[in-house]
Amino acid sequence: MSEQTVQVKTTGKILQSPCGPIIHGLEDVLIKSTSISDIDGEKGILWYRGYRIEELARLSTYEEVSYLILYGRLPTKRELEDYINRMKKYRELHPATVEVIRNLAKAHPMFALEAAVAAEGAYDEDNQKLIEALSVGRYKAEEKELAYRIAEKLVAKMPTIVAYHYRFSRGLEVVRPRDDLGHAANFLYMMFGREPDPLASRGIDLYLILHADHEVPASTFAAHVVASTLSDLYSSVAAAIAALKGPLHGGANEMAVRNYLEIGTPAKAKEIVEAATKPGGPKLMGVGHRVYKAYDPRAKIFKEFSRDYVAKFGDPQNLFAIASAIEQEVLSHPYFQQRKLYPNVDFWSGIAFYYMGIPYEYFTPIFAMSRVVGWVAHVLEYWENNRIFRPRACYIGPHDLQYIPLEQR
Ligand SMILES: CC(=O)SCCNC(=O)CCNC(=O)[C@H](O)C(C)(C)COP(=O)(O)OP(=O)(O)OC[C@H]1O[C@@H](n2cnc3c(N)ncnc32)[C@H](O)[C@@H]1OP(=O)(O)O
Ligand SMILES: O=C([O-])CC(=O)C(=O)O
Repeated sequence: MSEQTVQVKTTGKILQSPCGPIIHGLEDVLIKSTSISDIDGEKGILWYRGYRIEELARLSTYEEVSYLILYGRLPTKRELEDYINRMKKYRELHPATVEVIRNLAKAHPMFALEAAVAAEGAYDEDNQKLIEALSVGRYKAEEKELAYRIAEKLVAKMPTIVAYHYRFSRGLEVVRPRDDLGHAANFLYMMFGREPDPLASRGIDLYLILHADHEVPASTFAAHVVASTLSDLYSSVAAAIAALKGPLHGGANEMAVRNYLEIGTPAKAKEIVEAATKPGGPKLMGVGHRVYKAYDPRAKIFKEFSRDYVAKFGDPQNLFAIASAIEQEVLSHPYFQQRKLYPNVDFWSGIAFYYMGIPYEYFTPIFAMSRVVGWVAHVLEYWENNRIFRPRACYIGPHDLQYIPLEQR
């Protein structure tokens, strides 16, 4: 067997072990080549398929951006129309999935989303065909066509799952998807049963654009790990949802707004920020990033939107004012400056949602509604050159212990 020495350039934390250095949290470890998204963490720049996020946020829609991420280029007018029409056809859920969501009405919606995606996969005939093919190692043109159709279905169905959960959790009847509304507007319509305010629809659309992909964070990596075993796309997405839920990742958007609500006044910002700098103190949610050592470009864009939103609809709970005061403290505090910790995308994202009447438990599910396209695009990219993920751990326990029968212990 040939041995190769691989050097990993990391500025991250290394743990020493008897077997050699451990790159804690896989910081800077490359898992594949990608042409989906790129991040310049030092300068705070994000590209999807070569386009700057600012450009897409200003000029595009989630429908167009999700097509771009999935298919690698911007669609023609005709391609976009066909894509949108297919998505509208796929919005409905299998009746068994609706029952799963109903049964989890009292659970946090991220649990329901995870279970509903798995359920939808169990009932999708295309998925069964793909599973059969993958089980004999076949992934050719026909299977790729199935995989892309499943990817589109996943993107189309996520808002229906989230909105249905909201309706069931409030004891309301579901509102069926409406074909004449776009992805973002239809989502708000299914949540609240009325045509949304155009600024609210724009806010959801903008948020969906900004969250569509981000290279390989924990959730996308989780999707790769599952997909690398040749498990199916729905299961890979369910795993990604599970990873996104944590407060160190997508769950931070919910936690950030809950903190602002708890704080209640901008006057407490200094105290809260100071507490986060103490050893063992609570981390400030929505601050810091593994890759960005500069202001997160998505946070900048959504901050502007939140400012516009509260300018129109007010800031009765002081959420924008509190976040602004915290941001000011963070940016001027040596603790955060030395560690290059800046507000991330989760810092501002929940404020406008909260004022749209969306309960904070639904913030992370909306993140998942957007990121699903990144997850599936990455899995499809990885399947072009699949190899099972199987790292190693350095065993530091004892060996060859003598088994003592139960009655002698
Ligand atoms: C969509 C997203 O997933 S964006 C991220 C959302 N998550 C959050 O907002 C949660 C808060 N932030 C964090 O927990 C972290 O910054 C993460 C998880 C985002 C990144 O974690 P890592 O890259 O592992 O950074 P790490 O935890 O090593 O932090 C480096 C240093 O900054 C400190 N630090 C990092 N984030 C924060 C924070 N939010 N508040 C206070 N201190 C922080 C750490 O304590 C550590 O200090 P030390 O060097 O003195 O030990
Ligand atoms: O890249 C990360 O680690 C987390 C993040 O910002 C995202 O997934 O959008």
